[in-house]
Amino acid sequence: MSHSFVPVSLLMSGPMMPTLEEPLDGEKFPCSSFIGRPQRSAFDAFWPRVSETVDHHFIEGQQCSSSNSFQEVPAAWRRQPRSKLPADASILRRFFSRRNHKVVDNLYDSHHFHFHRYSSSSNHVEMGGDLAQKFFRGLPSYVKVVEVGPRDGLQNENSIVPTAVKLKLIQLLAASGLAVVEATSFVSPKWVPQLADAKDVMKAIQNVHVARFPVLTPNIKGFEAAVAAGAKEVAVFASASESFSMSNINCSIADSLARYQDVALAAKNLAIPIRGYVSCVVGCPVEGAVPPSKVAYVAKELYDMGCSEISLGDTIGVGTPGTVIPMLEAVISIVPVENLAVHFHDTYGQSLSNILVSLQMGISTVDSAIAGLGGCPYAKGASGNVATEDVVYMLNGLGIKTNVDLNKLMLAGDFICKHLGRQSGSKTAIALSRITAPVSKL
Ligand SMILES: CC(C)(COP(=O)([O-])OP(=O)([O-])OC[C@H]1O[C@@H](n2cnc3c(N)ncnc32)[C@H](O)[C@@H]1OP(=O)([O-])[O-])[C@@H](O)C(=O)NCCC(=O)NCCSC(=O)C[C@@](C)(O)CC(=O)[O-]
Repeated sequence: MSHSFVPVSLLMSGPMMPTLEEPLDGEKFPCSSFIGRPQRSAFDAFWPRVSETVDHHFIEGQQCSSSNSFQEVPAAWRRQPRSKLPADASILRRFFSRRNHKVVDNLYDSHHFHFHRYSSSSNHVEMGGDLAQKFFRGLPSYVKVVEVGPRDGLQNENSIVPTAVKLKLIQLLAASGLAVVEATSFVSPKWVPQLADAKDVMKAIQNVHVARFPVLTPNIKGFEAAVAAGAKEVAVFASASESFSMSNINCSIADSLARYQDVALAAKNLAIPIRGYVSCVVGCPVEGAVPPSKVAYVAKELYDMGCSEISLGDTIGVGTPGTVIPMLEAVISIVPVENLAVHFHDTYGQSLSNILVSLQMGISTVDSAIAGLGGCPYAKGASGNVATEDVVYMLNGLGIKTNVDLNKLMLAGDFICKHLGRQSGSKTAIALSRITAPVSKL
């Protein structure tokens, strides 16, 4: 299959890209093909039906480049005998100076990895050296991890998870120290039957105060039902792609923003905090690459109507730092960075690198799902959310506080994977379950 790598700068500067001053309307979107909705199944409800052409067109990367420009990269990182360490190793040695210097050699000897216990956690101060300091200076000291597994994860399951299992999962997640666990959605049960028990879930966690439990509300009807069931925080979800908006919530971006105005006003009157999602911030399964200016526009609209946090979702997980950085730059230029969160799906295994660059750009709220739950049945090849265990492991390694106990998180992941009868989607969970060292020491 031939892959054409189109520079993102070209994708972003084409004649179809609207300016920020130019309000978006359907006609201005590139290929804003309307997705018909007749006779949709439950899954069709929130993921567009992707035609054969579209599958190959986007998910397999024919249309969109993952990088700004494509170059053959020298294979400095291939495993090599120590005598052939590239000169760059000295830079790495400085990077991981003092107590971590062994890590550099070990990078070139994967066998070491299996036989030597090592610590994932470090301390910025101890990792001295100018280069290391330069890197770590921009990182936040605390990251709020927003767990979306019970909602974003379970909404994609083929089978309907019993309410009691959801409640146990939520309880285990909250017990791990997660401050925010998105519990469910007050959406149409015809669209998302997996979450039709939203009311029962909310009622059952009424008196749990160790975490906050926001819920998704697509309209005022959902908002009222959520509040009646005891929700104290809600989230609305818009899209930066017209096609995805139609497919997901059956209305245009403009109409969705108008609906969310009503929800935001009602929330304000009740002093209920409201989060806003923007989906397809890098790519859409139908439209392909999504220009950063569109993402910035929708994010700003949500912020202006009162959303205190805007979560930027790479819904189908096609982003790389090459596309995520320009998108974040556009959004950060008009929405305060402290009000932003990132939400990555791990389809191409890029989530952690995308999170890392997001942190470097000043973001300190990260969404993730236990065991990497989630997925996209109608976008071939798309996979779940970045796994919470993997995120916490990386943040521990960077010396960034989360207040999440990885040991306890593992229990939650283990519990839901056993129930679903499959292996965890978290590499960290798989690795840790194979070693005998206590997780707390890692
Ligand atoms: C938005 C609607 C409701 C419009 O659905 P619609 O069919 O266009 O709406 P409608 O107003 O014509 O109503 C149709 C029926 O739904 C009912 N209805 C209407 N609203 C509600 C409600 N709130 N709760 C319960 N029922 C509701 C309404 O009463 C009516 O019932 P009927 O008269 O036929 O018996 C529908 O499209 C929907 O529920 N969509 C939800 C889609 C969804 O949940 N998608 C997944 C979440 S988004 C996501 O995962 C992305 C994210 C956030 O994770 C970030 C990322 O990864 O990028």
